[in-house]
Amino acid sequence: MPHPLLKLCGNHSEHDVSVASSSTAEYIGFVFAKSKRRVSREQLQLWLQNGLKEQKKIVTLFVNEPIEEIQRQLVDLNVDIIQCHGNEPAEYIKQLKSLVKQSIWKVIHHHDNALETMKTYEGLVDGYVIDCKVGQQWGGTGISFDWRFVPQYIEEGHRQHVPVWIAGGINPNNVQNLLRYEPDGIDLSSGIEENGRKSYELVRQLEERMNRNGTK
Ligand SMILES: O=C(O)c1ccccc1NCC(=O)[C@H](O)[C@H](O)COP(=O)(O)O
Repeated sequence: MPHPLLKLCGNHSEHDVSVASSSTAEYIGFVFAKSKRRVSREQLQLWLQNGLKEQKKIVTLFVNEPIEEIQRQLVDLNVDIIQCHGNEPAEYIKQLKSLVKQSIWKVIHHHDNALETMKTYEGLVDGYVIDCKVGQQWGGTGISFDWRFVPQYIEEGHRQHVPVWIAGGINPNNVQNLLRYEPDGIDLSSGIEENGRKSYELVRQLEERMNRNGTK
Protein backbone atom coordinates (compact mmCIF):
# COMPACT_ATOMS: atom_id res chain seq x y z
CA MET A 1 0.00 0.00 0.00
CA PRO A 2 1.47 3.44 -0.85
CA HIS A 3 2.51 5.68 2.01
CA PRO A 4 0.55 8.96 2.32
CA LEU A 5 2.20 12.30 2.93
CA LEU A 6 2.06 13.48 6.53
CA LYS A 7 1.19 16.91 7.88
CA LEU A 8 1.38 17.84 11.54
CA CYS A 9 -0.79 20.90 12.13
CA GLY A 10 -1.56 23.34 14.93
CA ASN A 11 2.01 23.69 16.21
CA HIS A 12 2.04 26.63 18.56
CA SER A 13 5.10 26.50 20.78
CA GLU A 14 8.82 25.91 20.51
CA HIS A 15 8.18 22.45 21.93
CA ASP A 16 5.60 21.64 19.23
CA VAL A 17 7.95 22.90 16.54
CA SER A 18 10.70 20.69 17.90
CA VAL A 19 8.41 17.61 17.85
CA ALA A 20 7.19 18.35 14.32
CA SER A 21 10.70 19.12 13.03
CA SER A 22 12.09 15.85 14.30
CA SER A 23 9.23 13.85 12.76
CA THR A 24 9.09 12.38 9.27
CA ALA A 25 6.23 14.75 8.34
CA GLU A 26 6.78 16.48 5.03
CA TYR A 27 4.43 19.35 5.98
CA ILE A 28 4.17 21.41 9.16
CA GLY A 29 1.09 23.55 9.75
CA PHE A 30 0.44 26.76 11.70
CA VAL A 31 -2.95 28.21 12.57
CA PHE A 32 -3.31 31.95 11.91
CA ALA A 33 -7.04 31.87 12.72
CA LYS A 34 -8.84 32.37 16.04
CA SER A 35 -7.86 29.28 18.03
CA LYS A 36 -6.14 28.04 21.14
CA ARG A 37 -3.39 27.04 18.68
CA ARG A 38 -3.08 30.43 17.01
CA VAL A 39 0.43 31.68 16.31
CA SER A 40 1.64 35.12 15.34
CA ARG A 41 3.59 36.07 12.28
CA GLU A 42 6.49 37.01 14.54
CA GLN A 43 6.59 33.57 16.21
CA LEU A 44 6.63 31.77 12.88
CA GLN A 45 9.27 34.13 11.54
CA LEU A 46 11.51 33.30 14.49
CA TRP A 47 11.02 29.54 14.09
CA LEU A 48 11.78 29.84 10.38
CA GLN A 49 14.94 31.80 11.14
CA ASN A 50 15.97 29.03 13.52
CA GLY A 51 15.95 26.45 10.76
CA LEU A 52 12.42 25.00 10.88
CA LYS A 53 12.07 24.97 7.13
CA GLU A 54 14.83 22.54 6.28
CA GLN A 55 13.26 19.56 4.54
CA LYS A 56 9.69 20.60 5.48
CA LYS A 57 7.00 22.48 3.64
CA ILE A 58 5.25 25.13 5.70
CA VAL A 59 1.46 25.46 5.66
CA THR A 60 -0.29 28.54 7.05
CA LEU A 61 -3.96 28.22 7.86
CA PHE A 62 -6.60 30.95 7.71
CA VAL A 63 -10.37 30.99 8.23
CA ASN A 64 -12.37 33.47 6.11
CA GLU A 65 -9.60 36.03 6.48
CA PRO A 66 -9.70 39.17 4.32
CA ILE A 67 -7.19 38.64 1.50
CA GLU A 68 -5.29 41.84 2.31
CA GLU A 69 -4.77 40.52 5.84
CA ILE A 70 -3.34 37.22 4.53
CA GLN A 71 -0.97 39.21 2.34
CA ARG A 72 -0.01 41.39 5.31
CA GLN A 73 0.63 38.38 7.55
CA LEU A 74 2.73 36.54 4.99
CA VAL A 75 4.87 39.35 3.64
CA ASP A 76 8.54 38.26 3.77
CA LEU A 77 7.60 34.91 5.36
CA ASN A 78 9.03 31.96 3.47
CA VAL A 79 5.99 29.68 3.53
CA ASP A 80 4.75 27.27 0.88
CA ILE A 81 1.02 26.79 1.23
CA ILE A 82 -2.03 28.80 2.25
CA GLN A 83 -4.76 26.55 3.62
CA CYS A 84 -8.21 28.19 3.46
CA HIS A 85 -10.09 26.50 6.27
CA GLY A 86 -13.41 28.39 6.30
CA ASN A 87 -16.17 28.68 3.72
CA GLU A 88 -14.24 30.92 1.33
CA PRO A 89 -16.12 30.85 -2.02
CA ALA A 90 -14.53 30.13 -5.41
CA GLU A 91 -14.37 33.85 -6.29
CA TYR A 92 -12.33 34.52 -3.15
CA ILE A 93 -9.92 31.67 -3.97
CA LYS A 94 -9.56 32.94 -7.52
CA GLN A 95 -8.63 36.41 -6.29
CA LEU A 96 -6.25 35.07 -3.63
CA LYS A 97 -4.54 32.87 -6.21
CA SER A 98 -3.96 35.85 -8.47
CA LEU A 99 -2.26 37.80 -5.66
CA VAL A 100 -0.01 35.32 -3.83
CA LYS A 101 2.86 33.06 -4.82
CA GLN A 102 2.01 30.20 -2.44
CA SER A 103 0.05 27.08 -3.39
CA ILE A 104 -3.54 27.12 -2.16
CA TRP A 105 -5.32 24.27 -0.42
CA LYS A 106 -9.05 24.43 0.20
CA VAL A 107 -10.61 22.71 3.14
CA ILE A 108 -13.93 21.05 2.47
CA HIS A 109 -15.93 20.15 5.55
CA HIS A 110 -17.68 16.83 5.14
CA HIS A 111 -21.45 17.26 4.80
CA ASP A 112 -24.24 16.20 2.47
CA ASN A 113 -23.35 18.71 -0.28
CA ALA A 114 -19.59 18.66 0.21
CA LEU A 115 -18.86 16.94 -3.08
CA GLU A 116 -20.85 19.55 -5.00
CA THR A 117 -19.02 22.29 -3.10
CA MET A 118 -15.68 20.70 -4.02
CA LYS A 119 -16.57 20.85 -7.70
CA THR A 120 -16.89 24.66 -7.53
CA TYR A 121 -13.13 24.99 -6.93
CA GLU A 122 -12.04 22.99 -9.96
CA GLY A 123 -8.94 24.50 -11.56
CA LEU A 124 -8.45 26.97 -8.70
CA VAL A 125 -6.77 25.00 -5.93
CA ASP A 126 -3.62 22.94 -5.58
CA GLY A 127 -5.09 20.46 -3.13
CA TYR A 128 -7.98 19.65 -0.84
CA VAL A 129 -8.16 18.86 2.83
CA ILE A 130 -11.37 17.12 3.86
CA ASP A 131 -12.09 17.89 7.50
CA CYS A 132 -14.83 17.67 10.09
CA LYS A 133 -16.64 20.82 11.34
CA VAL A 134 -18.17 20.55 14.77
CA GLY A 135 -20.59 23.31 15.75
CA GLN A 136 -18.77 26.60 15.27
CA GLN A 137 -15.33 24.93 15.28
CA TRP A 138 -13.77 24.90 11.83
CA GLY A 139 -11.07 22.38 12.69
CA GLY A 140 -8.67 20.98 15.22
CA THR A 141 -11.59 19.23 16.92
CA GLY A 142 -10.22 15.71 17.21
CA ILE A 143 -13.46 14.42 15.65
CA SER A 144 -13.56 12.26 12.50
CA PHE A 145 -16.18 12.15 9.80
CA ASP A 146 -17.43 8.83 8.42
CA TRP A 147 -14.39 7.59 6.46
CA ARG A 148 -16.56 5.46 4.20
CA PHE A 149 -17.03 8.76 2.29
CA VAL A 150 -13.27 9.17 1.74
CA PRO A 151 -13.19 7.39 -1.68
CA GLN A 152 -15.66 9.84 -3.22
CA TYR A 153 -13.49 12.81 -2.22
CA ILE A 154 -10.33 11.14 -3.50
CA GLU A 155 -12.05 10.35 -6.79
CA GLU A 156 -13.20 13.96 -7.23
CA GLY A 157 -9.80 15.40 -6.30
CA HIS A 158 -8.05 13.09 -8.75
CA ARG A 159 -10.55 13.97 -11.47
CA GLN A 160 -9.37 17.57 -10.86
CA HIS A 161 -5.72 16.33 -10.83
CA VAL A 162 -4.99 17.53 -7.29
CA PRO A 163 -4.17 15.64 -4.09
CA VAL A 164 -6.71 14.95 -1.38
CA TRP A 165 -5.71 15.09 2.27
CA ILE A 166 -7.87 13.71 5.05
CA ALA A 167 -8.09 15.46 8.43
CA GLY A 168 -10.19 15.27 11.57
CA GLY A 169 -9.73 13.01 14.53
CA ILE A 170 -6.86 10.93 13.16
CA ASN A 171 -4.63 9.38 15.83
CA PRO A 172 -2.15 6.49 16.14
CA ASN A 173 -4.95 4.09 17.11
CA ASN A 174 -7.20 4.68 14.11
CA VAL A 175 -4.74 5.70 11.38
CA GLN A 176 -4.55 2.22 9.89
CA ASN A 177 -8.32 2.19 9.27
CA LEU A 178 -7.93 5.39 7.27
CA LEU A 179 -4.88 4.23 5.31
CA ARG A 180 -6.98 1.46 3.74
CA TYR A 181 -8.61 4.22 1.65
CA GLU A 182 -5.23 5.39 0.35
CA PRO A 183 -5.52 9.16 0.81
CA ASP A 184 -2.74 11.28 -0.73
CA GLY A 185 -2.01 12.79 2.66
CA ILE A 186 -3.16 12.82 6.25
CA ASP A 187 -3.35 15.86 8.51
CA LEU A 188 -3.30 15.60 12.31
CA SER A 189 -3.41 17.93 15.25
CA SER A 190 -5.31 16.77 18.38
CA GLY A 191 -4.42 13.10 17.87
CA ILE A 192 -0.72 13.72 18.47
CA GLU A 193 -1.25 16.01 21.48
CA GLU A 194 -1.07 15.35 25.18
CA ASN A 195 -2.23 18.12 27.53
CA GLY A 196 -2.35 20.53 24.61
CA ARG A 197 1.23 19.88 23.51
CA LYS A 198 2.49 17.81 20.62
CA SER A 199 3.88 14.53 21.92
CA TYR A 200 7.11 12.88 20.74
CA GLU A 201 5.71 9.52 21.83
CA LEU A 202 2.38 9.87 19.96
CA VAL A 203 4.21 10.96 16.80
CA ARG A 204 6.51 7.97 17.16
CA GLN A 205 3.50 5.65 17.51
CA LEU A 206 1.83 7.28 14.51
CA GLU A 207 4.91 6.81 12.33
CA GLU A 208 5.29 3.23 13.45
CA ARG A 209 1.64 2.43 12.53
CA MET A 210 2.02 4.24 9.20
CA ASN A 211 5.15 2.27 8.43
CA ARG A 212 3.33 -0.99 9.03
CA ASN A 213 1.27 -0.07 5.99
CA GLY A 214 4.12 0.42 3.58
CA THR A 215 7.46 2.02 3.04
CA LYS A 216 8.01 5.63 2.14
O1 LIG B 1 -6.43 23.67 15.29
C1 LIG B 1 -7.26 24.56 15.42
O2 LIG B 1 -7.50 25.04 16.53
C2 LIG B 1 -8.01 25.09 14.24
C3 LIG B 1 -8.81 26.20 14.38
C4 LIG B 1 -9.51 26.69 13.31
C5 LIG B 1 -9.42 26.07 12.08
C6 LIG B 1 -8.61 24.95 11.91
C7 LIG B 1 -7.91 24.46 12.99
N1 LIG B 1 -7.10 23.35 12.87
C8 LIG B 1 -6.92 22.62 11.69
C9 LIG B 1 -6.02 21.46 11.90
O3 LIG B 1 -5.15 21.50 12.71
C10 LIG B 1 -6.12 20.26 11.09
O4 LIG B 1 -5.86 20.69 9.77
C11 LIG B 1 -7.42 19.49 11.14
O5 LIG B 1 -8.52 20.27 11.49
C12 LIG B 1 -7.34 18.26 12.00
O6 LIG B 1 -7.46 18.53 13.33
P1 LIG B 1 -7.64 17.35 14.40
O7 LIG B 1 -9.02 16.80 14.30
O8 LIG B 1 -7.38 18.02 15.70
O9 LIG B 1 -6.59 16.33 14.09
